[in-house]
Amino acid sequence: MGNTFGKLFKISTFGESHGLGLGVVIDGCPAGLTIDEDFIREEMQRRKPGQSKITTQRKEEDEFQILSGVFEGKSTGTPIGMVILNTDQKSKDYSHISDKFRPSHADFTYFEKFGTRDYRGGGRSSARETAARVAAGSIAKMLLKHYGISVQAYVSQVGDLKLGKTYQELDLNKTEDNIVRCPDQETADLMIDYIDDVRKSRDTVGGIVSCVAKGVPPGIGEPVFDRLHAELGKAMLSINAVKGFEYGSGFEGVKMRGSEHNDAFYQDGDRVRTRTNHSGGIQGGISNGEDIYFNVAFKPVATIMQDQESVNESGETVTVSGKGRHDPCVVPRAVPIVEAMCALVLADYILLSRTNKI
Ligand SMILES: Cc1cc2nc3c(=O)[nH]c(=O)nc-3n(C[C@H](O)[C@H](O)[C@H](O)COP(=O)(O)O)c2cc1C
Ligand SMILES: C=C(O[C@@H]1CC(C(=O)O)=C[C@@H](OP(=O)(O)O)[C@H]1O)C(=O)O
Repeated sequence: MGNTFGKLFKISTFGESHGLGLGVVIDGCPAGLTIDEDFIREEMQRRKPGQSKITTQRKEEDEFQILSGVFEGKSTGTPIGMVILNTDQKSKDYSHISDKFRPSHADFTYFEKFGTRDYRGGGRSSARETAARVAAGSIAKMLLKHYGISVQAYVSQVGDLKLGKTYQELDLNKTEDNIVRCPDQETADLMIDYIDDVRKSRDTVGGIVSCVAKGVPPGIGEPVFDRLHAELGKAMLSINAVKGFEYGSGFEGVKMRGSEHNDAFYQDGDRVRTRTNHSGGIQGGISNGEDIYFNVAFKPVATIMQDQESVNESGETVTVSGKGRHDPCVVPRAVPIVEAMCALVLADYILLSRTNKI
């Protein structure tokens, strides 16, 4: 039913935004991996709601519990179960839309599909579910660290305010220095004011999260249908509010000639490398050893504090206005989610690649 992701390093998430809690079962994590709970906690803090003036004001600490699969600080090879309890639901904020559909949220489509829905906080369609992904993604990151692979994302655009620098021109260690998670402080300040102004005008705005994975060895990917970039695309498009995915030269690449776009090969010691990296580190669905980089576009948040035309479950015309606590822009909190989904794909594909050759 679409709640499981991955082939060998496989996750299943469960839970709703206003239920008792949510969680994840990771099946396929190899035994012997040191599980650093402080690191999981840090990752959860980066995603949690209520973290700054430019996010939803719902206050969740997102404390997690590991129920299984870890003994004396190491994975045992058995399913790792993790839960996060909900503590600050305000379901009253949703009573007025219990039978009405918020434009561009998932109320109508969930109702059409299941014939019923947990309208409180959007139920399972809420981005609260991504807490479970970040918990799992932090364990995937620990596995990747073992293989010398890092994943770093950052905010590169809010509305029409673009960062205008490539990841090579930035110090990605500065991403956590500000609340919008843009590693360029000057642009970050503009983005924060932009989001705050939009919030004050009872509206929302979209943005772009860029991500780079370094240290991925050549040879990772499962063509033809499970090409590495196809799986990354699926992972990113499975995140709430995502509207677009591009990797390498992406949509801009169409403007170039082959003569400019081709990444010339050269031998660098014992490695084959490329002079440029328009391929985004992937050719034929398989990593070539260069950095893997991509952009993820997020739409403006659907729930706005303004009157909107809609219908109810009986098909009557109604007016809907958002209530309660919502993100004016999702990208600051989407950064750890993008990283988590990228780490899950890479952890899965690293394990899969070990079945490719004798
Ligand atoms: C980090 C994050 C926070 C979000 N916060 C909100 C929110 O506060 N209110 C809202 O209406 N949508 C929010 N969304 C988006 C909805 O979850 C999403 O639009 C909804 O599930 C419908 O799915 P779709 O937009 O992918 O079609 C958020 C998304 C992300 C990634
Ligand atoms: C709770 C989280 O974000 C929520 C995501 C969300 C949505 O519609 O996606 C709507 C809001 O839910 P609520 O009205 O219950 O506060 C956000 O606060 C979270 O990310 O943990």
